[in-house]
Amino acid sequence: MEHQSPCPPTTVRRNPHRNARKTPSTLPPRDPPPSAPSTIAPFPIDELLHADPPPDPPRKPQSPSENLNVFLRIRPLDIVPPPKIGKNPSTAAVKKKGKGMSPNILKGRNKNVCLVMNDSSSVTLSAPISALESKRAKSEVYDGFSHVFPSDSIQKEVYERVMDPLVEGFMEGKSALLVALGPTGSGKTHTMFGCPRDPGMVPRALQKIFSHSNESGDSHPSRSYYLSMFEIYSEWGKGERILDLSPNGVELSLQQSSVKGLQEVMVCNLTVAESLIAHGMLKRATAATNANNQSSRSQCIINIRNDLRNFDGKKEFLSSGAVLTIADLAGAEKARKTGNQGTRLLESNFINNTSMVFGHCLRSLLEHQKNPKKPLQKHCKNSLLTRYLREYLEGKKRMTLILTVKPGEDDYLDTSFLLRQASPYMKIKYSNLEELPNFPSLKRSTTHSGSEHLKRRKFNGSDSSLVNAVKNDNDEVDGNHTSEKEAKYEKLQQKANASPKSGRSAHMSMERLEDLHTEAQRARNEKIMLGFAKALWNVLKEYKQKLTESDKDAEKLRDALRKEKASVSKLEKELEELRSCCSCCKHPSIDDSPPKQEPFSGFSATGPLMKPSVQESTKCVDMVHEYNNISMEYHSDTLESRTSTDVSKEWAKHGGEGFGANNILLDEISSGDNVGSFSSPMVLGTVHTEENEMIGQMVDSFSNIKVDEECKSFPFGGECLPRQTEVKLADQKGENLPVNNHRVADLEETNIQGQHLVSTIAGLSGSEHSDNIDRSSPPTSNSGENEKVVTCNTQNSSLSMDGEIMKGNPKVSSSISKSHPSVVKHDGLADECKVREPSVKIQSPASKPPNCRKSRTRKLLPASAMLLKEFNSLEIDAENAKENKGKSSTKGMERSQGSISLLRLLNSNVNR
Ligand SMILES: Nc1ncnc2c1ncn2[C@@H]1O[C@H](COP(=O)(O)OP(=O)(O)OP(=O)(O)O)[C@@H](O)[C@H]1O
Repeated sequence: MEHQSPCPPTTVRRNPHRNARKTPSTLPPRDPPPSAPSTIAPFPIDELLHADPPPDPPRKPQSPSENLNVFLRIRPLDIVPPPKIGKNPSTAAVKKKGKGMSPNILKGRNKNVCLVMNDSSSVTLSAPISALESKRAKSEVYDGFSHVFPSDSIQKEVYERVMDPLVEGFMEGKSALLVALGPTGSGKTHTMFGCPRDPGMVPRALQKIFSHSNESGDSHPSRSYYLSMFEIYSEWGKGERILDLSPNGVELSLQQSSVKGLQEVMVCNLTVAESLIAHGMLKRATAATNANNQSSRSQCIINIRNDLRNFDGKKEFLSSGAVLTIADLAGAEKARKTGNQGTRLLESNFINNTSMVFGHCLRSLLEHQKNPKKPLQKHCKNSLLTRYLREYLEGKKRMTLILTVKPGEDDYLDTSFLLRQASPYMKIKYSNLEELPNFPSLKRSTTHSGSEHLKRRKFNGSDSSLVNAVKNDNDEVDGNHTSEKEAKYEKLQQKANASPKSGRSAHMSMERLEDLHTEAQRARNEKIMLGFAKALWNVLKEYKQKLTESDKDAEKLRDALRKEKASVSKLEKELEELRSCCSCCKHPSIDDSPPKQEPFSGFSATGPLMKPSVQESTKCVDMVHEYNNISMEYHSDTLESRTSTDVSKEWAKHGGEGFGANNILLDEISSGDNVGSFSSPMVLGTVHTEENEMIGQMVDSFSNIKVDEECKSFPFGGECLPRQTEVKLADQKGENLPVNNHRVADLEETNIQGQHLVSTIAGLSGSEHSDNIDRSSPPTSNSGENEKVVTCNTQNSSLSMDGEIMKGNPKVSSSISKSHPSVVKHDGLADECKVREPSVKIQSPASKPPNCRKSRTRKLLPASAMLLKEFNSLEIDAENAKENKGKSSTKGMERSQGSISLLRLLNSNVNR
């Protein structure tokens, strides 16, 4: 026997150390009785090492409300240490010590263990001397494990105690989770997967599952299993990642508590399942460290899902949708011990962090169960592993822990840390989970849609998990009612726990819980809908405001439109009034509408005669000119001094039969050559019927005159077309001159002068433009060319018609061409003459006949007025004149009287 150094005084550390616990007074029968805590005695290492393992205690039935199962497995010490990776002194020392030593020697060297199994549920951890700060011995007893597997335990034993119950439950439809937890190199992977010669939990579970299927024969032909496998790792410390370890697996992401896109491979037999597991293990990230030559660098999770595809409708298969999850976590490690650097060190940080978060979740659950008023901390969100295992870590589903430790002195700190951390977990309780096989949600369906599956898993827990679920919902809904509902749930839970575990009472309790859960869901939905309604209300308010603004704008536009309409109507009314006024007055400058073509009814017809168009009048004048074919030539100097009698005589001398005042009147109109030159309605409109008859007689006399020049239209009716006047500018030699606006204006002036000249010819005096007018050329007809040229020489006061040109004087030629013949019917005339459509042509591109006509209209208007004045001023009939002075109050009457006087004068001349 090797020499043993004297052990320091031993202090039994109670487990858990916070709560004083009675030191185990008795050890298993085969174990040597522990020494008293206060006694100083040599540590029975040899006895412990060589002692037979304690007999298995009677297998306790899985109580529905039992605590979390925490198993402890002690790894054998006689393991060849891994090769040296770094220059870690401890590793080098191990290598040095172990070099060339046989396993026995190693075993003997590792007699200095720190962990001794007291019984099947407790161990004693003794601090080695090197780890003691003082020379006082320090021992801690950890009790309460579901089972402690000694170092020489075999896989089968572990499986039967740990895994087999879970598999059976899984086959019955209960989901389960087994998590291996422990420091690096403690045997987690060995326990879970084992080796071909000594398979671990996973292979054995698969064997059990498929052997069960084979044994059951055709009883469950529709049962099928799906296997999925993935790992959570961290590469270069850049966060956590998920990799699908199934063939063709890719990187995945975690959504809520499910891995999105995780491949589930349906396994039909054990061989396929084992090959998948082997493939996944090869794919899993491992690396050699000083602590483990094949250290796992990721958290590996295996899911075996039991799916029942067919349902016969008679028998309920509670195993439907159950998932058996096996998690092999990477062991916490210390850099000092592993010698990790770089990537390995980053991996160590990730591994240690995940282990820490995992422990925090379980601790929070424990504290929450101890004090329900203490909220459940949401540590699960701090790592992918805990997020994925959230339901388990929140106590909603049963889980099982298997702790693996190394008993050597060198592993004291790791072992101590794990036991300190995990031993309290044994107090986590799962209440009444197993009493809910008839839970309605589990019975309802055997298909596995995602939501139903989650729902089923949610209710497939204990009362506490349900209560927690409802509490969480309530916390999210309304914090004010949380405490109240929590109290309800607590009461209900206490009642359920206190009540006999009969199926009926449990069922009733669950119904009440479900009602409460439904109520909470309803409240949550109401809150969501309330928020949605508020948002919708705000949006509608905004729309309403915009709509109101739009209505206001529209109203403004309507008002503006109304105003515009009113103004338009007002303007129209004014325009109508003006039109009516114009129609009453028949002012030629306003009424430019084309003349109504009324059948000629003779001068006796009052209607057409009363309202002839000025154009018609003008044309009529031209036509009368042509009828008479009169060519006149007068000198202005002689015209001034002539009286009416002289004019008559002169007119008679020229043989102007039928040429009288009427002709002068018409000539006045024609000289204007347009509408504005003579206000015929004003003059003729007031002519008495007798006068019209007289005029008719005059025209009858005119009808005897041979028409040698085409007329344009008859002034008082008949068919006529707009006359076109062709204006030619010619020099004294008769050559055409360029015409511009100024020339045209001159022409207009010339026309005015010609107008007055003609008026003077008729024996009227007072023409302001008659001065210096030389009518040297007698009027001649030019019927052959259908053109009448009126030549006016303003400079020498000479005017000639029909192309007579005074030498040395510039002249203006106005030619009226009738290019479109038309037939004019004269009711009062015997002749029927062919006329061409009058056309006005300015023989210059710069000339603009329409504008010229308009301007001429305005310029000729004073001439006509003057002519009327002259008419009225004639004292042909003294009596009439006296009467006019006394009676006439209107210009129309004066004009009428003047016209009568003129006509009488003309008539008298004719009679002569
Ligand atoms: N009970 C055991 N019996 C025999 N060998 C064991 C036992 N437990 C562990 N080993 C051996 O110890 C070594 C390390 O074990 P394992 O790889 O399982 O440790 P681990 O806890 O998984 O380490 P890590 O956390 O680094 O992955 C392996 O070679 C394994 O074969």
